[in-house]
Amino acid sequence: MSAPLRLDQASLEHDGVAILRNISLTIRCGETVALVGASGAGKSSLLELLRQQHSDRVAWCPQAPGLVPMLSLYLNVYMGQLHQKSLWRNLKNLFFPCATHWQQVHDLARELGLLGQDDAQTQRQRMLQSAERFSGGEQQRISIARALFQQRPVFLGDEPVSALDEVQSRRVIERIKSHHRTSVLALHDVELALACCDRIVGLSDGQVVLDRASADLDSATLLALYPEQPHG
Ligand SMILES: Nc1ncnc2c1ncn2[C@@H]1O[C@H](COP(=O)(O)OP(=O)(O)OP(=O)(O)O)[C@@H](O)[C@H]1O
Repeated sequence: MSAPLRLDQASLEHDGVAILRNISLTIRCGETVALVGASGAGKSSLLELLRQQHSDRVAWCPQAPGLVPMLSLYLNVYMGQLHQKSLWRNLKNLFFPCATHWQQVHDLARELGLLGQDDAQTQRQRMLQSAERFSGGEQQRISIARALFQQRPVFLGDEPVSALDEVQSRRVIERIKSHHRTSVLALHDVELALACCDRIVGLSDGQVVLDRASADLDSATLLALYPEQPHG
């Protein structure tokens, strides 16, 4: 991607209610940007705006994996390119996987730790295993593989590693960065955001209230975006 992703005084509303107001934001090529802020602050909505305005340039990884439970790992990842292929190619691929796509999906699945260190036959079985038989964290990684398989310039992830432990989260974000020079990731873990992203955009009540390089921030500053909730 050479052109930046830009939002210029953009707003979003649902059912007549303003969710985001007058957002101006530029995502430059080569940046990994974290969106942080309390639940309901508007992180998913900001990603939605970026998707709406730049739909042909973004690979999308939603908050809920959205897999088809009875379909295999392979087919769930292949779906990332469904819209780029003819109906005939897609139908054929259901029963006779294309060797090139199979290898591409296999490589992504291996990179994301979905195939383990097993022999080729066991790895093949994992590729053909239905999505519902994978753990929650594995299903989230299948969803990431599907977004990577879209092969679009910018990766947009809505809490893409929320079901993973800290070590795995860092590894997976590094894998995302190795495929995409430019990413925007909604993250609820501020330490992870500081460690893995160059720039942090903080949201509160549908507005951008912070936009700085990670190197100039600390976790205490970011945690101030998360007001204490009253108990009971
Ligand atoms: N489809 C919708 N219809 C009505 N209101 C919505 C819709 N989607 C989001 N909202 C509202 O917009 C606000 C921002 O929601 P959003 O999902 O963007 O927040 P978020 O920061 O991503 O939260 P979380 O961390 O919990 O995912 C919330 O008040 C939410 O209730």
